[in-house]
Amino acid sequence: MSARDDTAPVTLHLDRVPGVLGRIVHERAADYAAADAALGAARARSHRFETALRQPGLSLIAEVKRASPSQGVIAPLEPLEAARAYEAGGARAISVLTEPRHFDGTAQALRDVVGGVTVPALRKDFVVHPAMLREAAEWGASAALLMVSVLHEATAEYLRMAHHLGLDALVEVHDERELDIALAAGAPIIGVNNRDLTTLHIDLEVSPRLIRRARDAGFTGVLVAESGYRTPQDLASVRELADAVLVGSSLAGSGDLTRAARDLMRA
Ligand SMILES: O=C(O)c1ccccc1NCC(=O)[C@H](O)[C@H](O)COP(=O)(O)O
Repeated sequence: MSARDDTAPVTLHLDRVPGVLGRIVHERAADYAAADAALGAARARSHRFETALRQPGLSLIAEVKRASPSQGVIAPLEPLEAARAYEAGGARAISVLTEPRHFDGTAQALRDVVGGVTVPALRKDFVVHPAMLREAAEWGASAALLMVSVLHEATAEYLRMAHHLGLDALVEVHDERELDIALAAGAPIIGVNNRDLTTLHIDLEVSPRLIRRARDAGFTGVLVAESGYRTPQDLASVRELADAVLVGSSLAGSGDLTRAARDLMRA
């Protein structure tokens, strides 16, 4: 698959992104305004993240999440210790927030997790510049998050860039229009976020609704239900529909990450 290289970044229309999310992506765009957009040489894709999520049963992507706009401070997690605890609790992948202002994330957190666990790691950030994908690959991530609510029509181009760098991409959507963009972009892994990132309101009906729509449209890729899951009962509506679930706050704030991960995923 061809990828652009050594050219200017694709123009994003971040003024269309409202609310909390709009504020965060403007800050991230400023952080990377002077960054080099060159991707460098193509890297082979291992598909480690995708393969981990395709295992039988509902896979857990457990998130190292120390803080968030909805909760404020969640827990002073040491990232590698947290990731190892999640892995011991059965997590098949680890999501690591690298956004510093609202989520208390760091690049070092991702590097530490990559170096210290055997399961693949996702760079969870607000990707608004190709350099953020290049960094994810350099730091050893297996995958990066791409949000349709931020990238809109540039989603396909960012997906091509992620693949050029050897990364899988979790292409995130929250409504029917965004799902259609993800499907048209040819995303192999689609995440449905129950949280409206402009208002922070959570609706656990969003994931089953959009996952059904994706399957009805003939999508055979990986589907991930994201956000707001606290109990095994919460997972009932996606257990037979989704391939994986992405969980942060309820595990991170539990005090016993291994046990919380095991208890949550118990059928
Ligand atoms: O979590 C937030 O408050 C938030 C606010 C603004 C943008 C993104 C945000 N979270 C990103 C996520 O979607 C979650 O970290 C992830 O899906 C896990 O959700 P949860 O289990 O509810 O922590």
